[in-house]
Amino acid sequence: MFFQGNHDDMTDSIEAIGAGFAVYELVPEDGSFELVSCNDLYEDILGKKKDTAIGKSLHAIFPRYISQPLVETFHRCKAKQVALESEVIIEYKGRERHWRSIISPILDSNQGKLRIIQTCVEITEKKILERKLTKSMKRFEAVVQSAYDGIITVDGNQNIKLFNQAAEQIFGFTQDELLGEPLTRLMPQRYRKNHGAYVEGFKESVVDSRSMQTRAPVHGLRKDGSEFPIEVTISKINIDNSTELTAVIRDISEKNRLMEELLLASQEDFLTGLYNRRKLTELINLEIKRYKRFGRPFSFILADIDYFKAINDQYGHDCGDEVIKAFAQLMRSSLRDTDAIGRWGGEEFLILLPEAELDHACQVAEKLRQNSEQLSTRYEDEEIKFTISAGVAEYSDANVDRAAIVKKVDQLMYHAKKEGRNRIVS
Ligand SMILES: Nc1nc2c(ncn2[C@@H]2O[C@H](COP(=O)(O)OP(=O)(O)OP(=O)(O)O)[C@@H](O)[C@H]2O)c(=O)[nH]1
Repeated sequence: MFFQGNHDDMTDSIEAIGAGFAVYELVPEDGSFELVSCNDLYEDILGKKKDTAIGKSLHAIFPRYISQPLVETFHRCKAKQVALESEVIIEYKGRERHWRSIISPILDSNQGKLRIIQTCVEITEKKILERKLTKSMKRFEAVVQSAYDGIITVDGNQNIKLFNQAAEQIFGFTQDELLGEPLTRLMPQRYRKNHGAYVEGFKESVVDSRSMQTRAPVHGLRKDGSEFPIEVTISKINIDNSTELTAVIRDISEKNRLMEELLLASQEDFLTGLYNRRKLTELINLEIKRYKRFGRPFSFILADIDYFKAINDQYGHDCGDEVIKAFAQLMRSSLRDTDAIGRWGGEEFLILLPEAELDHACQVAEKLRQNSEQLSTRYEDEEIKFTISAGVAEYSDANVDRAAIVKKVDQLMYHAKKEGRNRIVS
């Protein structure tokens, strides 16, 4: 409760208050409010010396855009006899200053005059910070919402509190369906049991962010119940003594599909669709390992088209390609599914015959030679005939390495060439 006094009585006490302080008095004749008294800090609000304002009405002291709402609030305060709080924004030479204004009616027992006491605290800095915060919040939201990756934040109880648009697309849930729900809803059943322990481990760890698929592939669970491979990076921040976790999630189904395609492509010879040299090398290594373990010999055939350069020279390179493809097809149809056929070089083909001894491999090579001799390839109006020469070798000595056995079969093939071509040498 405040008691009325004159300006001098109040000056000492109100100067000590760390806020702008003023007393206004209602002028009953015209309903205006006149400044009776104020402290020095109130001069900041007035924007002028208090002596020039005391005795003047709100409309005379402030521009209309400030005085009008103030007069209205003062009247409300008077009518309701309660304290009212409002924000006053005043522009001083192009710079906005913000004040929190609290007005209270003064109970008047003496002269029937109605007075209003106003306390003002400057909140400009707070406002600037608030605006900066709002701006950075908006920026943060825009980044989160427009991100290509799914972003999900969970609180200390592992309940979802942020679920961006990309996450909606990835998982097929809307944000509204998931806010407040446990994160485990987005995980296949098998991960759920260990999830708590994983999270606790991460909270305790010294790192603030980590990728989750360092040990094993990770999968997400869509709303329709389907699983899909994901890449996940999680990070943590401590807010109010609780650890919030944020996961950045990328759907890698498409990436995995492309990788499989690439892998397949890198095993295949572009022209013939047979295995390429890299894949053949891998398969030979595997067979050598098998031999070392189970002792089962296997064999190789290295077949080369005879006088192939002449075919190219006479009919052109495209024709040569057709002959290569025709021979590839012939091998496919002449050999077992378990045999591995690949292009070792230009017109050189290597056939790996698992569990085949030399005799059997020689029979296969001979059949191939005869079939090649029988084959005629049609190119434009020409019938192209060709023969092959081949070396055949068996792998049955664990001390021989891959390079040595390949060299051996290569030498045998050259013997076949030297001895007149269109023949098999073992
Ligand atoms: N059309 C075509 N030609 C190829 C391809 N790869 C290699 N060649 C050619 O095959 C020819 C091989 O020639 P040579 O190594 O002299 O062997 P060759 O003419 O078959 O003679 P011999 O092997 O001794 O019977 C070269 O002219 C290469 O340019 C290919 O993918 N397509």
